[in-house]
Amino acid sequence: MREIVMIHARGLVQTFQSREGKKKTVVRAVDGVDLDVAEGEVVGFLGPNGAGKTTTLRMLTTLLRPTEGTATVAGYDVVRESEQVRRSIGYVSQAGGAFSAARAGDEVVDHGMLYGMKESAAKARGQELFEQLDLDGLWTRMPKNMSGGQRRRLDIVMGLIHDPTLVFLDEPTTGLDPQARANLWEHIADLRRKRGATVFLTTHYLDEADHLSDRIIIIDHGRIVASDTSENLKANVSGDLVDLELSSAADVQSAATRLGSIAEAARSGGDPVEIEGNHVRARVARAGRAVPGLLADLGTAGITLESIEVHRPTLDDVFLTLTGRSLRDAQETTKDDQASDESADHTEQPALAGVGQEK
Ligand SMILES: Nc1ncnc2c1ncn2[C@@H]1O[C@H](COP(=O)(O)OP(=O)(O)OP(=O)(O)O)[C@@H](O)[C@H]1O
Repeated sequence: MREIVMIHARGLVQTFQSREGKKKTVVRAVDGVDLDVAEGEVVGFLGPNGAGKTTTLRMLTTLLRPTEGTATVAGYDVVRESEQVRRSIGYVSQAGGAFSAARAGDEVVDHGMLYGMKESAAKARGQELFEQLDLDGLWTRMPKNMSGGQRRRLDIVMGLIHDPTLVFLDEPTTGLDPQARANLWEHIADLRRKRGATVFLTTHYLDEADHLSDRIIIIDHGRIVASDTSENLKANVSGDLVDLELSSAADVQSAATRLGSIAEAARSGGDPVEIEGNHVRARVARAGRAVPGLLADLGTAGITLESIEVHRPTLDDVFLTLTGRSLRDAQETTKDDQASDESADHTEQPALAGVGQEK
């Protein structure tokens, strides 16, 4: 069967003019992004704050015209065929919809009609989605009287009302409590399982990307630094982290020498062992096999342990290996960078909800 490409982007660039007092600077928010997403894939687009996730999404959803580069989405060019792109996709933005004082069901029907649906069809489809997204009984509730999780699911109903084959979700679970997040994950997984939809979601939650995605694309400073399954990305991080907690501080050096001899970095001549208080840590390839020998060695030397922990690599380790920074540190620094960006100019396209095309 021929694989259908839902997103195909080459060399996407977005620059913004930004002003700090009198000084104008150019921010290269997206700096040459290539993307290929096949039909039915669930792709997690991961990166720290300010990495360029939302800007990429806004170009792919036709809300922002690329400064350079080309992209087709659902087979249509994002610049020349933006209306066809809009009709083919669902977009659930980071901020969520701005709901009026209307009842949830009426909002949903109006939204469907904006996409050219007949009122009866929009109502039938809206009610079906309410059922699938656990919003039964809330059709006549005002959105302002819903919980955060319910409102986020209502955003998703809005994004799906016209039955798009490709859905963009921008940080779908930001601001939700853990239970509401887990619940929403189920619904996102169902988009593909039950509807066969292709899903492209941005997140800076590592566990979310890991849990939901067939493939993870990592962006940093506007450039793609990795694209693979979570398993493969983690397999490229060299080794599991072995953390020994020693009973006596006097044994730290001796334990470090022993752990160092089996550490990954020992092979590449790097500094293999980290010491912090009574803890000695190093990355060890196939720790499951190497640890029993290490324990025997420590036992023979009369070194006793308070604890030993072995951690499999996480997506944060992947990011650290690729960029030299942890995702969490990267979040902090980019948040500070963003503080002066408020007075920026850029080419906005009209809002997506304003598309009232006849089908
Ligand atoms: N309208 C704008 N004007 C000026 N700079 C902008 C504008 N929008 C985004 N930027 C800058 O472009 C960069 C990328 O921003 P973007 O919102 O795409 O990042 P992100 O990865 O989605 O971040 P977050 O996770 O915080 O949503 C940041 O440095 C941001 O400050």
